[in-house]
Amino acid sequence: MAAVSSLSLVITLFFIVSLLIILALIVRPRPVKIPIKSRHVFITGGSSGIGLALAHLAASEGARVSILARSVSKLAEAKRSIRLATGVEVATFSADVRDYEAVSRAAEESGPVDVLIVNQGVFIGKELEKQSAEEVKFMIDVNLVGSFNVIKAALPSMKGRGLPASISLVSSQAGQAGIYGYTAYSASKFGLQGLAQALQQEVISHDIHVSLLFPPDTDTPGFEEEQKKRPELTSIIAASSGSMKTKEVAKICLDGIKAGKFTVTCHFIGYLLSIATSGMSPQRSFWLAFMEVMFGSLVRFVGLFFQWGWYNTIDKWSKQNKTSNSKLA
Ligand SMILES: NC(=O)C1=CN([C@@H]2O[C@H](COP(=O)(O)OP(=O)(O)OC[C@H]3O[C@@H](n4cnc5c(N)ncnc54)[C@H](OP(=O)(O)O)[C@@H]3O)[C@@H](O)[C@H]2O)C=CC1
Ligand SMILES: CCCCCCCCCCCCCCCC(=O)[C@@H](N)CO
Repeated sequence: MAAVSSLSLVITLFFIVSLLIILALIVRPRPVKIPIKSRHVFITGGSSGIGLALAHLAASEGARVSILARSVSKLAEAKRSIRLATGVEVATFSADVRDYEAVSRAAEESGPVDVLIVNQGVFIGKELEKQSAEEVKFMIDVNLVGSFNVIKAALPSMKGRGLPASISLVSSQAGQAGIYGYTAYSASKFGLQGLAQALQQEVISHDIHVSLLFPPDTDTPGFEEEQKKRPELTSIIAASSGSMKTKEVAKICLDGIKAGKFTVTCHFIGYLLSIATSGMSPQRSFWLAFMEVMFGSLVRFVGLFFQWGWYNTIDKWSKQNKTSNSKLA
């Protein structure tokens, strides 16, 4: 009996070690580190929220920082706050990411970019039926098409920088799972996944490394505005992964970028969600690849429980609303 169980232990260990070795040999692209100090970090949407916190951090770590957004006054205020906190003068560029010419001019003026953080984003949570066609187009244009514009404008300057360069995109957990009230927002963020996966293959030979960042609800000025208006069901479902502080999210994002991770998650639920949605995304870490291979189906099982909870809530809500509507009638 003892011989059988020690044999099965040896076989299991052999299996695990072989799998780890195979994964360490095959994971691509290979692991990379992205240095930040003394390099040019260009952040879109750098005048508020997560982008502003990223700009503060990058400046305090000795990077040359440029930020781009539309409002000149918010840019000036951001510049002032970063100067006060770190002593660093950041360069500011006022442009709308929907305007390719304007973004190109800004990229050219700012000089060659080492770390591009595409972070601008707009979000108006609403059921599609209540959402105007303009609002849908607005979110797709700023979040998705705008990201193309920014990347196309900066990319030529990012090649041959001597050290590894990075293109990082701030998505959202709503870019990994479709969430009630976020048809257009989720679509714009899911689009970034395709953009990032394809782009990584195109730029790897130029030593440029793509990161996709997936924050949960984060207490930014943009989020405060959003929260006043978004459907209650959106808030309830989003609460499945809690909310985080802007500084905390920015720190995790910058660390993920420096570590050259393709997928950057912010906490444990986010980590589970990344396993559940790993699909065909590149994976540089043999250890994370191991977790995906070993626990993929178990995490899918857990994900189905989340869906069960969400649909139960939606069901309850629609029943409640039907009764209150019929009372009104
Ligand atoms: N806060 C949250 O809960 C979460 C946010 N995210 C994502 O993180 C990113 C940052 O969000 P957050 O910090 O909350 O947002 P904020 O609303 O606080 O800041 C948004 C920034 O983007 C800029 N911006 C907006 N539209 C444009 C545009 N058309 N052209 C150029 N710049 C623009 C804004 O400046 P200006 O208006 O002056 O142009 C501002 O600097 C977004 O991509 C968002 O989708 C992801 C998950 C959760
Ligand atoms: C095993 C699987 C675990 C699954 C858990 C899934 C939890 C998903 C919650 C999604 C939250 C969406 C937050 C959107 C934040 C955002 O982008 C807006 N605030 C706009 O700024």
